[in-house]
Amino acid sequence: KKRYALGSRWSKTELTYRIINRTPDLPANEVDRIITESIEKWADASGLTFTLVKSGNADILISFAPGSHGDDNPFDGPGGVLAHAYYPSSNAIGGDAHFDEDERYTDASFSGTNLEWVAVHEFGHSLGLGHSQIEGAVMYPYYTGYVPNFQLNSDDIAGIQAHYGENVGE
Ligand SMILES: CC(C)C[C@H](CC(=O)NO)C(=O)N[C@H]1Cc2cn(c3ccccc23)CCCCCCNC1=O
Ligand SMILES: [Ca+2]
Ligand SMILES: [Zn+2]
Repeated sequence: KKRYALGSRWSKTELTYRIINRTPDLPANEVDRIITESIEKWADASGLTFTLVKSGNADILISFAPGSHGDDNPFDGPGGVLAHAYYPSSNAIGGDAHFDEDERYTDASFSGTNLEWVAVHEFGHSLGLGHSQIEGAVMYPYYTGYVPNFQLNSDDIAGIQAHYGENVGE
């Protein structure tokens, strides 16, 4: 099956992200922890570093909204499309991740929509990864449900390293 796909890439390895608003489905500190842990999964597999910023501009702007939400891709209500994100680019929306607020986001639960899985998938796009046809890959285009202690698939890791190299550590 076709492995990872590549879109555009950032021309820098130090990226910033900002949480614009949070789903009310989970406590705010949980949302923040999940988002940070999700983005750090990509950092662990590559040489990328991420800094959370509380205000102003950032490379990756993260927001939750239902239906029409200011871009050309309105969400579709509960179910269906869960979220989308934009490949790196110099324009404002590049790298941004939008989550459909009509989903019921959960953590460590087999019910609802696992926020961590969706977030890791969307941040893959924010970093320039397309979809993979490998079922176990987080970049697979279909949400297959909560996976306890899930880790990036080797295909996801190969994809991010094709763009940014390995995590050479300190
Ligand atoms: C991978 C995920 C985190 C992000 C992707 C979108 C995406 O690639 N964002 O970057 C997603 O939402 N995929 C849909 C694809 C999809 C499945 N169905 C659909 C019915 C209508 C519209 C889309 C779908 C059948 C019914 C199940 C609906 C609930 C689950 N939805 C999905 O799996
Ligand atoms: Ca939806
Ligand atoms: Zn996707």
